[in-house]
Amino acid sequence: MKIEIDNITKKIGSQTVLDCISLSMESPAIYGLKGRNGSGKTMLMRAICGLIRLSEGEIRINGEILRKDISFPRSVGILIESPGFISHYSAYENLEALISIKNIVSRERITETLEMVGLEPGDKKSFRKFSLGMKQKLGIAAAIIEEPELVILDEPTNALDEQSLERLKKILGHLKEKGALVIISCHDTEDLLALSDVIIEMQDGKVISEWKINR
Ligand SMILES: Nc1ncnc2c1ncn2[C@@H]1O[C@H](COP(=O)(O)OP(=O)(O)OP(=O)(O)O)[C@@H](O)[C@H]1O
Repeated sequence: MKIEIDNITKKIGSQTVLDCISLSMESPAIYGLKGRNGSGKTMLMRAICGLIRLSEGEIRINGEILRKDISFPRSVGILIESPGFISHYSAYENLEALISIKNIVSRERITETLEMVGLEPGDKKSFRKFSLGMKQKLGIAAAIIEEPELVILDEPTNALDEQSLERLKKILGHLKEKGALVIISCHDTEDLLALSDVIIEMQDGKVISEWKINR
């Protein structure tokens, strides 16, 4: 999987929220987006998902131009803001409903994924009664259950405790082993450094630096 971001700009009104960004990302790797609130991390993720119309430039995914050759990346799992779930369904039932759309993974994968993120597969509690942390875990589970080639997680560590953070580290490592390209953002620099292979730093809609983490 290769993502080529070619000179993209996104203007909203008079504000330039993405400013001439060019980047190349290749799997398997975990890219961490660093930057203050409002620096453009979420907007860049939305752009890579094909969710916004660019003012200038283009994004190619495996050579295919987004919003031209393809509407969305062909194999992608996304967690951006709070995803919609069915409020009277349990975690298991929500994932069951989700995977029934494409029907490309088995039910065993539901149990496996719930255990990976730290949710109890047999828990009957409905989504509306979930704590923030539980909602976040289910959001991560939904993004990874089908083992997509591209995984985009915006602030996945929000509302997660230390143990869940360790779990997330394992999950991302596992996705990478399977050959995925993972893009995450995180307001906590220490956590971001612990989770990523490459850091991309943003400021005022621009990429100001990019560096590899040596482990
Ligand atoms: N729908 C919108 N209309 C106008 N401005 C917007 C809209 N969405 C985002 N912006 C602006 O675009 C800029 C980039 O926002 P973005 O959400 O990408 O930042 P971020 O780095 O992800 O920050 P955060 O960590 O707060 O999510 C901000 O200045 C924001 O105010």
